[in-house]
Amino acid sequence: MSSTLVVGDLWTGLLALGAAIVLTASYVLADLLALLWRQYFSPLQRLRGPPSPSFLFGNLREMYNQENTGLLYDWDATYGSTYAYKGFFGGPRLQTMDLTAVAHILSHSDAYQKPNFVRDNLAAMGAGSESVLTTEGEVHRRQVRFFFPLQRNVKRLTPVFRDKASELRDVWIGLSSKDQSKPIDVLMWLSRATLDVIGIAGFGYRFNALSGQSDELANAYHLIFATAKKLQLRTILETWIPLLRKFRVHSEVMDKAHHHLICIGLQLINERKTTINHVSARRCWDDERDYSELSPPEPDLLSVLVRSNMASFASQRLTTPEVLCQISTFLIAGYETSSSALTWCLYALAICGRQFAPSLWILRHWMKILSKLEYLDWVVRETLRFHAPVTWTMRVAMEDDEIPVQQPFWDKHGELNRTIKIAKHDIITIPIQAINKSYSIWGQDAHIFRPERWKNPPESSKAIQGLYSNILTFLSGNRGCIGYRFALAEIKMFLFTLIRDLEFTVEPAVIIEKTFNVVARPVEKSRYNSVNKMPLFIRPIPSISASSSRTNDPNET
Ligand code: HEM
Repeated sequence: MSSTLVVGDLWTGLLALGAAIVLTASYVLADLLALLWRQYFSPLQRLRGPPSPSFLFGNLREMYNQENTGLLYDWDATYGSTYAYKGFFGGPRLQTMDLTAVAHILSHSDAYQKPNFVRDNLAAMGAGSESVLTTEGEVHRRQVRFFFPLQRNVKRLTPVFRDKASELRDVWIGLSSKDQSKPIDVLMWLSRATLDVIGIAGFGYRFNALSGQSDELANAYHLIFATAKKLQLRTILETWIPLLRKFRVHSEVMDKAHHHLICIGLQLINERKTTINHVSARRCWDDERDYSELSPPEPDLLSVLVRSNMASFASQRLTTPEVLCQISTFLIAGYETSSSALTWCLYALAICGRQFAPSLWILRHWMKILSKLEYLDWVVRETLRFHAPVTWTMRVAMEDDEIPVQQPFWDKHGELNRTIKIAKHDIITIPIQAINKSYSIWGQDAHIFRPERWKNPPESSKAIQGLYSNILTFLSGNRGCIGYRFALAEIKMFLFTLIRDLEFTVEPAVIIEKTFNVVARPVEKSRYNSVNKMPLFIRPIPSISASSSRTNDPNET
């Protein structure tokens, strides 16, 4: 009797398991078939484009190495500014450097959103799924308001930028005086310094990463970004079958880093809530006293977020997970981008010194004689043009559309097109870096680092409707960079302090390439699988360091 029961149970179990497998397989298969169907009938199939070296990966492997090989400039020369390359399973993806098309896409942010796999990647890197970086539509519009005070209050952060820049300069002077024959990894030190800056500026929190007192979080972040994403079959399947993301195996390092983010975020929220409650309670008892010390007149980002978390109206309230996501987003978006820009700038100047242009000398010379520091401004613009930290971005069409173009283009069937026809679900790549270095916009010297070009930038560059300086580095439209004023002020102050007192050179034999994991980071070509780093030789400049106590503000330009 009992053995019949056991056999019966076994059969029921097997049947249930079989049904679950069949259901999951048909769910997965249905997703896959729908994808293949959409891709096959996409109007992008009509566009010209490069041959695909692999059915599974399409051109993606080449795309990940684009800046090291000059791939996009070759494609631009061969297929024009609008074409389709192949993504996963041979799906056509629109790539356009046409400035009218780019402006159309970026100015219709509800119709062109971040694709799910991009949002998922950003969320997994620590921004979280409820962050201003990863939400869309109404939710994004509600969240983005809380970042507005940050844009207005940059000027008051000057002392924070100046102190950290000086601290970093002193650390480098100390290291170089010990052993001048050993290069210093400027990327690591700049990451630490910009993490410290963002902690103090956004949250009044001291990470002390630069002084090495508590750099566990800095190391964790560094690891998240340094783990350059390799293109794997698993990544492809996760992209198109979201169910599989639930079974993603997390590395111990990533889990630890995310755990750290949550702990520090919660600690920050609770500390600030206590301060706000304390101030409100005392105000109730004593209206006469001045509590400006406890509650600054210009609230920092954390105060704005925490107050919104405590708001009584649901429409103004951010939930605690939402506040946590904004904190980690601010940290992630704010420090690796700036440190990447600064690293590439020092590298560009070191190369200039070694190779062809007297830029570094001119920069110092002008910094001494000009109160307006115009040349420094050109160097920053040129760095952000030449080394955009975010190399490309992606969007997905939420509806069928016809995108207007500046330059009509021929398709595979020999027809001249004046719009790009696009279907719902089609993927679009906006090649930020390639547009910044396009020959047709910047002329024949587009691939040369030449700050002097900003004295009289070409007329064609004015068609780039970027947030800053006719480059696309901070993007544009209402999904453009929220922190660009912050980044500019910080970068200028750091450069001003470092370039004035230190000389940077690079070992001639070392070839630096870029790896991409949202942000472009340097790696030594000869050691491709090693960690990201930028080894530069640093030497103090005695005659100028005597004047290092001057307190000029480069942001007065
Ligand atoms: C050189 C430094 C920086 C560069 C090149 C940069 C670039 C960008 C780009 C290209 C985007 C758009 C990403 C996309 O839609 O695919 C973006 C978004 C964003 N950036 Fe920056 N950024 C920099 C510094 C900062 C700083 C310092 C902060 C904060 C203090 C910041 C905060 C943000 C946020 C919150 C977003 C999301 C905006 C949204 O989706 O509405 N960024 N940034």
